Amino acid sequence: MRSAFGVAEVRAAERAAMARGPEGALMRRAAAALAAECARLLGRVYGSRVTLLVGSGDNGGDALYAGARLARRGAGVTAVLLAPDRAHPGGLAALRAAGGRVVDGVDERDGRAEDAVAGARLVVDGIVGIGGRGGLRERAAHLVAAARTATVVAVDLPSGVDADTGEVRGEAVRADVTVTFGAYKPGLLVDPGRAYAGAVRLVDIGLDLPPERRALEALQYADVARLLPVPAGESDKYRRGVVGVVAGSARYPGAAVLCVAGALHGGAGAVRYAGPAADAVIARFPEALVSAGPPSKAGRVQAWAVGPGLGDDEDRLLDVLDADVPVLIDADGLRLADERRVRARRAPTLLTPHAGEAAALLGVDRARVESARLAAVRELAARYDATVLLKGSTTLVADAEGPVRVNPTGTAWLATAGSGDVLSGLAGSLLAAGLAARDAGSVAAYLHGLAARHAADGAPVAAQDVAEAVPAAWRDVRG
Ligand SMILES: NC(=O)C1=CN([C@@H]2O[C@H](COP(=O)(O)OP(=O)(O)OC[C@H]3O[C@@H](n4cnc5c(N)ncnc54)[C@H](OP(=O)(O)O)[C@@H]3O)[C@@H](O)[C@H]2O)[C@@H](O)CC1
Ligand SMILES: Nc1ncnc2c1ncn2[C@@H]1O[C@H](COP(=O)(O)OP(=O)(O)O)[C@@H](O)[C@H]1O
Ligand SMILES: [K+]
Repeated sequence: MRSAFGVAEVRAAERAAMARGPEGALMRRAAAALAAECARLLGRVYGSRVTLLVGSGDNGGDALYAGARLARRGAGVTAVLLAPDRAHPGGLAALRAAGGRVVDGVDERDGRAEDAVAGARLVVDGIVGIGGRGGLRERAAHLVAAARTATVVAVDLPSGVDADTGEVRGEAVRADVTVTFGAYKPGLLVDPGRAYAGAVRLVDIGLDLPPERRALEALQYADVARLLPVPAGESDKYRRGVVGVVAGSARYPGAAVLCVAGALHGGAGAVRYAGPAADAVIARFPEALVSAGPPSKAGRVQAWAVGPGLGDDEDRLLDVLDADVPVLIDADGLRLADERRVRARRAPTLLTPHAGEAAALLGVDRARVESARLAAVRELAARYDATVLLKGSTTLVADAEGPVRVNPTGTAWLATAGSGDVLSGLAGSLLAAGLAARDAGSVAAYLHGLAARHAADGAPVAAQDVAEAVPAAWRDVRG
């Protein structure tokens, strides 16, 4: 499991580590690792031009000490100070002693700061780290824009990205690589921040972060492998779980087919379909058990997936919500489901909105959800007292409390009509196989993302291709 920690936890761990170790040890370790990453990116350090953008805090201190190390190895290092009278004194002295040059970044008269950035092969963003508030200030944004061809390395996190949430209010640094210290910060794993961070390298600087204090977690292969429902010798189709699918309508039979396609690959032993697209489902999947009547008359299931392409069929939704088994609600089902009705359920409920649906449920606009995904998913989970999977560029899964899960496997190829229907079936199937709502949602998102990568392999995919590649994703994880 990969964990990310909020700023308050990192600060507390920093204080504890500082009390244990010698003065300045943490910054020395951070700067050494930063310099090593810069050297790796440069290839040849001697003679290369490196420019440091240096703010008023310790983030700038890291950049200055790393710059001193590179200068000692023969790089031409220039520090551009964005707060000249507040730059880290020790770091500044170290850089000067190593032969580095220092330029006033606030002085706009001679263009020296712009030239230093434009002429660099590597630009180090030490403007702000976890102490930053809001987007880049005007002068910093202007200088960052001057780095057109350089490789950009962010210190701890890209300046302008909110460390706790991944929100970007205004301008932010777009890094090729981020060297982060002690722990991942949520803002490095959640969009939009994640997209600004580039490749993230975590450096151990000796912070002790208790796992139970994590704000965010991402499943890795081994975690998913442990959660996958694999049949044992004594299994039969009923013991493996039966998933019921309530999706599609006369107008949207395809949603039913895609949802069943996902459900057939999620580990349940059988898939029941109940609704008006029964003919379309059986024509494509003879293994599905279909009926055209109400869900409650379709036979026993261990979990329901309801909503894709459902239209306005509120009766079928209510029928499913009455069942005392886990229920996944997606798409049209989300629009029709009453908040109090969901809160009153005793069995687990998993809601799977995309940003537009989440925005409608919260009564805000879509851009707001996309810019503050963590806040949105947490708020929905609390309001509905349910597990919520928020789809999109970084899919998040939240319970009413506890750390939020972020899916690491997503790919933009998934942005294709109907792929969400496949995800619903897949997650419903995992629910029926006995996974907790949080695990079912996050394992489904993980497999779905991997499946899309298999299916796409550099070319556009259709939702059906994603469903067909789910077995390859299972094999990846289990292998
Ligand atoms: N934690 C650890 O274990 C370790 C931490 N380490 C490092 O320390 C970093 C944290 O350092 P920090 O606390 O000094 O804060 P930091 O991010 O440098 O800047 C704060 C200053 O910036 C300013 N400012 C605010 N917003 C701004 C904006 N938008 N644009 C411009 N300026 C803005 C604000 O001053 P203001 O101008 O508002 O008065 C404030 O004083 C951390 O990220 C890591 O790199 C490592 O050395 C090793 C171990
Ligand atoms: N930019 C993106 N990056 C990664 N995954 C994405 C992106 N855009 C959409 N997705 C994924 O694609 C799927 C789309 O689902 P949804 O929006 O419900 O579409 P539909 O209703 O057409 O099936 C979700 O799993 C979502 O997480
Ligand atoms: K930074």
